[in-house]
Amino acid sequence: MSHTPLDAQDIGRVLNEALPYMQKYDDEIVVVKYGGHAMGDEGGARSFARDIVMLEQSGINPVVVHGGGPQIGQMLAKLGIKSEFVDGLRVTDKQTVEIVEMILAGSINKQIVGFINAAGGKAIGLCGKDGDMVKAAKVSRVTRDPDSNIEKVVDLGFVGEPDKVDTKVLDTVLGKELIPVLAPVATSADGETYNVNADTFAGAIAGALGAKRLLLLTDVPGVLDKNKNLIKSLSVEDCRRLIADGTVTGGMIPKIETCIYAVERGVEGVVILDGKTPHAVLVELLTDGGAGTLIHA
Ligand SMILES: Nc1ncnc2c1ncn2[C@@H]1O[C@H](COP(=O)(O)OP(=O)(O)O)[C@@H](O)[C@H]1O
Ligand SMILES: CC(=O)N[C@@H](CCC(=O)OP(=O)(O)O)C(=O)O
Repeated sequence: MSHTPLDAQDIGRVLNEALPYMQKYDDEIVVVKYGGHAMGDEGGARSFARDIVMLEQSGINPVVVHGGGPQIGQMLAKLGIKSEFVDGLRVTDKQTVEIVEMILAGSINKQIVGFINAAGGKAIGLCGKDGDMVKAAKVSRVTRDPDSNIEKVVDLGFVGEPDKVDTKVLDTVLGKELIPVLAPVATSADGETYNVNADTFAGAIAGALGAKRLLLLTDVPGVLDKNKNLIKSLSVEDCRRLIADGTVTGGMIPKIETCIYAVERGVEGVVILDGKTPHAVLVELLTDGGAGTLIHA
């Protein structure tokens, strides 16, 4: 990546600008959800990892929750397994959940751990199963046939949502210079493996840990209105309206539901932003130049 040289005074000003933010977030937990669409190429993922190490170095306790929807899709396509989504959730049969676990808790999780370690951090890769961190409850969805208007319950298979979060393993790790990297796979009460949407997982973790901030990194600038303009700030009531009137669809639905959940559980603010913008996390947390959509109480 080429950089335009910066004036020394500008560099000094930017570093100086970070001080009040470092003080604001000192010792606080910030959950960063790194979406599969935000991951992009290896350079982008390494740059993200370095930003996370920088947060840890500046006194913040970052917790990374990652997705990997597109990467799961690619592997399923390679294997000739069809996949469909209902309201942004992947219908997950037994065969699919095995691939989901392999890609999320296996390759993607370990890649992010490796990049954080290469940037000088100490990452610890876990999923919801470890330390019985997240217990999942099975999810089903009601859909309405547009022609007949008849409602039907759709069985999504092994799709879960966090029912209980036990933060014991995270409490052991946080504050000790270790950076947890979490894959959104969990077990149900009877020990089955469940696929959890990464936004929903991140919201549950942020709520249970009492995080100060939750950042959802995706591939769009934030929440867009019907004219595709960025909405800079949303209250919980605005969020409900955007889902009800159809402004928000597909993968943005679990994101917005997560924002509502997290804010109602005391997370001060959730930001949906474009994770492909270089250093999106640092700019959002440590400078005056916040980007994306802020969802607040
Ligand atoms: N109102 C909206 N504003 C922005 N994006 C929206 C909106 N409604 C639907 N979307 C879709 O949601 C997508 C983001 O969700 P998703 O693809 O699941 O991302 P990720 O992999 O980062 O979790 C966007 O790329 C866009 O296609
Ligand atoms: C139930 C469900 O839909 N699970 C998601 C989990 C990964 C995810 O959420 O990844 P992104 O953040 O990249 O979208 C899936 O199977 O794609």
